[in-house]
Amino acid sequence: MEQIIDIQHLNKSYGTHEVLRDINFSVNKGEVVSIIGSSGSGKSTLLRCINLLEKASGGQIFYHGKNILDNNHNVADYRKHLGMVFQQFNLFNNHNVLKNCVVGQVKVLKRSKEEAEKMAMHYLKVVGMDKYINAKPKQLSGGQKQRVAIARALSMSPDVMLFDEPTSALDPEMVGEVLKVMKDLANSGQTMIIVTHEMEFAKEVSDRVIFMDKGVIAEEGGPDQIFHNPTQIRTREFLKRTLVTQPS
Ligand SMILES: Nc1ncnc2c1ncn2[C@@H]1O[C@H](COP(=O)(O)OP(=O)(O)OP(=O)(O)O)[C@@H](O)[C@H]1O
Repeated sequence: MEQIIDIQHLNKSYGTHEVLRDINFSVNKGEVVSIIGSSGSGKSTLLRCINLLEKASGGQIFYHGKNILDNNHNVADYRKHLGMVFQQFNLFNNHNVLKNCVVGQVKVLKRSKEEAEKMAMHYLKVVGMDKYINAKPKQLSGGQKQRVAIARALSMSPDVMLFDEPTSALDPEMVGEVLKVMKDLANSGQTMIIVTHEMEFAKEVSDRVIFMDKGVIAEEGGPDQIFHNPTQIRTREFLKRTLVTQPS
């Protein structure tokens, strides 16, 4: 199996506060890996270290076998291969939906406007937002904005998609439409790393689940292992608090 990302002994501290301690895991091509855990356990920080929005304090992140934390590594080139979806959408409010999905392709990937628009239209259709190309973000619901954000990230032809709690800022009735898009994406073979509080979703779509607790990986395994047979007391306690349906 082709390994895309391999994280070894990753640490992150803010001053004396150790937020991530000795994190080790890898992601293979086509895998969907969900990161779950209580608030403050370090999930978002881990994702932000992977896409270099935060600088790790120690350890290595290998991308296709090359350590991207090595000073000589081309950061911009690495970032091109990652698609990021944030809790707060981060759309350009002054641009319409189509332009939101086009600018990055033209600026970063140097695609022609025509090529970029074709790509954007394809993914806007995939997420069911092709009817809204002229709308500005403020005219859209949260769920619609997040679907545009997903289309924008996909338009960059990423190797890996990173999702940082993509449904946490949504009204409950809009969570489903975003999860559906993500589920279809997972089924299409897209490699994905997802930080989420949606336990039922994580259970359903993930090939592997990483349970974080106080900055360490407390448990890692297939969804059956994590959700149906959580061996560790803290995982069991966490799931009891967060799962609607209790694991058997
Ligand atoms: N920029 C920062 N400066 C200082 N401390 C930070 C910073 N960012 C995060 N932290 C701390 O790091 C810890 C982990 O935060 P992080 O946001 O990664 O947790 P999380 O598991 O994603 O939580 P949540 O589920 O609430 O989003 C927390 O104690 C947080 O206060």
